[in-house]
Amino acid sequence: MEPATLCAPPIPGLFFTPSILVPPELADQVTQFCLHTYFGRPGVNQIMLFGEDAMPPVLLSLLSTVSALLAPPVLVPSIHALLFPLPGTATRERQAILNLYHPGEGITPHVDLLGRFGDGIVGVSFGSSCVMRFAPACVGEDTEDCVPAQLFLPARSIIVLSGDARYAWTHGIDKRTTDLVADADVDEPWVVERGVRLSITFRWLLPGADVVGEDEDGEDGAKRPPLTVSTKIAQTFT
Ligand SMILES: O=C(O)CCC(=O)C(=O)O
Ligand SMILES: [Fe+2]
Repeated sequence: MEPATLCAPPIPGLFFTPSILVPPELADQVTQFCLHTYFGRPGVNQIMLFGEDAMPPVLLSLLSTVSALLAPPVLVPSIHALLFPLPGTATRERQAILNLYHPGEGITPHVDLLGRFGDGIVGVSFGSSCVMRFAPACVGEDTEDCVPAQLFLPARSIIVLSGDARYAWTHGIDKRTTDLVADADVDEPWVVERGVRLSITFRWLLPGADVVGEDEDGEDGAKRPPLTVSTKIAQTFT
């Protein structure tokens, strides 16, 4: 197993600062609320919320906390504005996708659906770390500057995918119970056990994308086929 790095690989549009973490109290509130509210039934491992009106206060407060944590100069102003437009100026509806992983589970490498989601994706890890694997989306692009990479995402860390990182690279999580991590300052890589991880990813819905159709190609990690839904409500893939 190739060790993952603690710092972001040089993929244009990928922003990740390992020291920037959601405060522990808020992370606990988000995790407890989501586990109890959305993941109480056995077998449910993915939830989508369409529009900020469908998001509970704790997720809205997560959004504003993440916006503050990533405020320039952490993110360049244009990327921060893409993810967190001023109130009343958003041109698209936001979706939150919540994924629950037990140790040994992962998500198939994918590019988030091009026809469904816009540019600017922000994901937060809760409860456990994992390693996210990145690879060029098109074969043949695996050149010297374009090598697959593995990034260690600690619990409470925040990752942003935009531009190439969103469109030209796949991201996925290997199905493993442990991850191997390396630090340039430390000789030996070390093993990190995975626990139960909740991820919350915010994306922009393209027009018409709040309707999840039966033709869904299962891109969202191909975890479960979705139900057909037409309303902006919390949806479980059961
Ligand atoms: O769990 C994660 O951090 C990734 C989730 C993801 O890539 C997705 O739902 O499209
Ligand atoms: Fe994704």
